[in-house]
Amino acid sequence: MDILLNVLADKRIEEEITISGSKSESNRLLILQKLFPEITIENLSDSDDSVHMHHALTTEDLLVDIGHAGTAMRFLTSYFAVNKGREVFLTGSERMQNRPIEILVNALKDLGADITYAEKQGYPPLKIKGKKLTKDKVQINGNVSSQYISSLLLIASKLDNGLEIELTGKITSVPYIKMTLSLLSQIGIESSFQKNVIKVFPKETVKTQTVVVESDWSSASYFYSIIALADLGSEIKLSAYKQESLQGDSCLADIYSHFGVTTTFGNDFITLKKEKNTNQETLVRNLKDAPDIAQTIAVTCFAEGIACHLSGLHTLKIKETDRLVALHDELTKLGAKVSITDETLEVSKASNINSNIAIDTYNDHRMAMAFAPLALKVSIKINDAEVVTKSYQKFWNDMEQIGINITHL
Ligand SMILES: O=C(O)C1=C[C@@H](OP(=O)(O)O)[C@@H](O)[C@H](O)C1
Ligand SMILES: C=C(OP(=O)(O)O)C(=O)O
Repeated sequence: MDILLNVLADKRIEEEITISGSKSESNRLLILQKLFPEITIENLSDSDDSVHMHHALTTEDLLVDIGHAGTAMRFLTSYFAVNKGREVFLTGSERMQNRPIEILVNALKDLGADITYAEKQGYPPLKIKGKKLTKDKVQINGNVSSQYISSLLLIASKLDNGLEIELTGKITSVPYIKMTLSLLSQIGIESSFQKNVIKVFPKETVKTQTVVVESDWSSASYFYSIIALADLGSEIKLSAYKQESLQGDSCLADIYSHFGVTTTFGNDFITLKKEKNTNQETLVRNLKDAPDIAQTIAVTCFAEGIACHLSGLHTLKIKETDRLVALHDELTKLGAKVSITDETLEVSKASNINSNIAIDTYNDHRMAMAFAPLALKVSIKINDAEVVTKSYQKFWNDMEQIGINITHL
């Protein structure tokens, strides 16, 4: 589905949008609920990734295909490794078969797991024979993906002695590790995280309880971008959010103050308002704690005619696509001057945006969503726009609701 986006009326926006639950929190809680059936989940994400996770946890088939869902692939690897007596063939999309998993598989094998590569060494698909793991200490590199660590943490309390994990290297995407530990704590599982050592204590059962998922902050980033590009006075109310978030992407509130966007916290919502013009200084930011909002921020800067220097982006190369290359290529088509390394992205100050450019999305939901706000400045085409459902089912409906006109090509 290729679409053309433009804004016909004025660019002053006043809307209310409800966003589905965080996919990161949801996919952790789905695993935890399987291990601890005492848990009930509210405001679960309706994303494709959470649907894949739910299906994988309920099917009895040998073949489990999780599509493009990184969290599902990584979290399920540990889950099935300890699911005694069960055998699975765990696979995903073509891209997933090129997203590395060896660091996690090696850690699980060190703990005694029975996992083999069905095709390419170090990558899915995996053949997993579930068994009881008896060791309780493991070392793992923390510099490639925090999902490997969260994966171990989620099953840790079900091992007889719990688990001690020693992290080596510089730890990346730390807020996601903290999110996992906070959710464990919330349901009653004890842990500690000191220097580079995480300990999770064993737990057989937890109290009967309901856990409410906060809405997805990464999804909120596209509205931050829209308000940054909209006329002064524009505002959007987004539900359901809270000030004390488990999601690292809530740093958006701080980052978007550079674009004159204020965030006001209500009872279970936030209001974003364009109160000032964008600060013309270069936006300089290390995003190692919030990699998923890099694309949104780069596009906002370009659209607002300011330069940006983003660093801490080494994990972007192994996400749904190589996001550094994808950003470089698509922003360049729009007239931007972009330079990338393996962990940085610089966009120069621009005075013109080419219109009617077709943005390629490379099976990456965030490519489609990050470029959509540009419609407030120029007509723009988005190729394969349906990719958004990986994390945000009703994204295009919500775009129409705030006044973006969509034509199917
Ligand atoms: O644990 C999680 O829910 C996630 C961790 C991050 O991945 P990395 O740790 O691989 O950077 C993030 O990019 C991904 O969208 C979700
Ligand atoms: C990187 C992402 O997801 P995952 O790694 O879980 O596929 C994302 O949602 O931006």
